[in-house]
Amino acid sequence: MSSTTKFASESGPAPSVKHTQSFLPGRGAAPSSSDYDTSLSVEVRKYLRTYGLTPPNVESFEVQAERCLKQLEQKATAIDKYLYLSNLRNNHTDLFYRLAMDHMKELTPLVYTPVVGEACIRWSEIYQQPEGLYLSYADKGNLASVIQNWPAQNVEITVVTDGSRILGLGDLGINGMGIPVGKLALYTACAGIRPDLTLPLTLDLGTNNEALWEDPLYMGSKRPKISCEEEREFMDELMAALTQRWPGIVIQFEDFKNPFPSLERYRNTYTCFNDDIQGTGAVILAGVINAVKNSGIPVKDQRAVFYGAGSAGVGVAKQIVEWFVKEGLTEDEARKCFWFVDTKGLITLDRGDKLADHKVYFARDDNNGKQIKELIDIIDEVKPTILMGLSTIGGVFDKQVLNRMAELNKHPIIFPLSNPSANSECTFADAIKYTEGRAVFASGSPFQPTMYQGVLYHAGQGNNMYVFPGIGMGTILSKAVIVTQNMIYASATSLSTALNEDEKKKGLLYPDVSRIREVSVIVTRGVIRAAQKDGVDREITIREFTDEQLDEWIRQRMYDPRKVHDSLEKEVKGLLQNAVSRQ
Ligand SMILES: NC(=O)c1ccc[n+]([C@@H]2O[C@H](COP(=O)([O-])OP(=O)(O)OC[C@H]3O[C@@H](n4cnc5c(N)ncnc54)[C@H](O)[C@@H]3O)[C@@H](O)[C@H]2O)c1
Ligand SMILES: O=C(O)C[C@H](O)C(=O)O
Ligand SMILES: [Mg+2]
Repeated sequence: MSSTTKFASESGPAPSVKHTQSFLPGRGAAPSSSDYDTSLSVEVRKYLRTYGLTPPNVESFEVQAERCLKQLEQKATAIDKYLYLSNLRNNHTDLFYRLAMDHMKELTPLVYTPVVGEACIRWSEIYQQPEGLYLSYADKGNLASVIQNWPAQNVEITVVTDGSRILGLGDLGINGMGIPVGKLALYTACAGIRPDLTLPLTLDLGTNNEALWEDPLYMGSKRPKISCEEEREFMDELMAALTQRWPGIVIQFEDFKNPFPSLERYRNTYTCFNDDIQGTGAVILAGVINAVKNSGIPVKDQRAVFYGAGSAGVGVAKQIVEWFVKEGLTEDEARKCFWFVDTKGLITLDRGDKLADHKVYFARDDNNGKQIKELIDIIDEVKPTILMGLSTIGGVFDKQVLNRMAELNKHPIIFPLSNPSANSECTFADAIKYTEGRAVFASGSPFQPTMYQGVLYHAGQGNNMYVFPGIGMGTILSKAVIVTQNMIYASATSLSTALNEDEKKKGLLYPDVSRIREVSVIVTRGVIRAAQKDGVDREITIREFTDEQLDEWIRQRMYDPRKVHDSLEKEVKGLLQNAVSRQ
């Protein structure tokens, strides 16, 4: 029997993935987590026939939140907290998102980086429930039929990983599922994409992490990673199968070890983008725009050393080049403002090794045959104004490096961007201490404020979570056929303008995380406008909107857990009233 027939004939009861549906006419037959909300009125419970299935009191959200926060506080470890929040999201979706929106700063580190890193390392050990779709290399040829098993009728966006480079933690195979799950939770919390319209997707294409082969609990294929050729064929089938089932789907690539080939292959034919190259490029550009403006040093005099020359490093630098060019530099002048470092040292054209394609653009040709290995020597040679870390190597920006940056600059721009926190190239406390409080700082994972000589300093967080929700939402709402480079660039410039007066006064580079929903509206608007300019939008009814009208239109389309409760109450009460008046 072929696997196609097997899947078709195995259609049994739907897996227990919850959806925001209810018993209401026309809204599907399965009860959803919203129907068991302990804040629903007795009338509504009786109508839904959930009366008696929840404790008797009708509670306010405040009481529900107090209980959740108390339960969360009682969890002993970060992973216990992570699991508690995962269960809350799966069983009481609206309550989870309401809580997440109200406590963004406290909960994001538990749902996303850094704790999601530990959750991924231990995914097969802590696994409790299905939260996404897994597609294996063994399913090749039948991907469309496996995709049919996803129980939701519609999907607007998917985050897909093969687990081969999860944060700075390396190849974790299918244990990487925590990343699509976490990113999509942020799509919902930050940009209001409906949770039931998101698809976390993990590809089980083998792993080169041999420790996973030895792990009896590992839940993926225990075989080496497939070849590039095999991966290309698999991805071709996947892209076609996803868009065949959901023609408007936005596909976001995440945490692939070598993501450049897929992005190049599909960016002009599918509605897709790569968050590590493009999202990271955009978010860091936004921070750099603000940092450079604050520094008073003109763009042409900026000199950036990038420690780490992978997808994120190159994505960020290319995005900054685009801005430098818009600021008046030629592309060549802009490119020459960057010095890249990888495991072998400064990247030069005459280093003697074969450079990976993506490194060639920034490779130096002005080194007069000199090759430099150590970061501190490279800093001495280049005298950078900006030091970026996208290397996965925690602590490499040590006292000596930070001291030297502070000697060279009044306000050195120091961005240790590797995730999770343990992989950050330096801590916030060290960056402040070793630059005498003068560092302009943003890290990939959050850091607590630090006290230095009686002054409290606050860390910026340069994480793509500031832009990917808006890129996704803008693409969905404009019904863009493809995600153009101008849409990505617009997400950066929009974010750079999203600081409020208070944040500007404090010299912050990024808005406060607690305002991220508001910020996502601004980013979404920028992305929609760019889609319109590029003519890739299909939602033509909004082309003539003013910015205010567009913002309002976006807000109305954002999933808001409060509205789910209110509209359920209103809808049921309306139906009951109609029934009474008909009698
Ligand atoms: N802040 C954010 O929003 C954000 C976004 C994307 C990626 N990242 C982080 O950036 C890091 C890199 O991601 P990536 O996709 O570019 O990974 P990658 O594997 O493609 O690149 C890593 C780069 O670091 C270099 N490197 C590794 N060890 C080194 C060493 N000892 N000395 C010098 N260079 C070294 C490698 O040569 C490679 O060029 C990860 O930790 C990831 O979490 C952060
Ligand atoms: O996942 C994150 O926190 C950011 C980024 O995409 C990464 O790969 O580190
Ligand atoms: Mg990533």
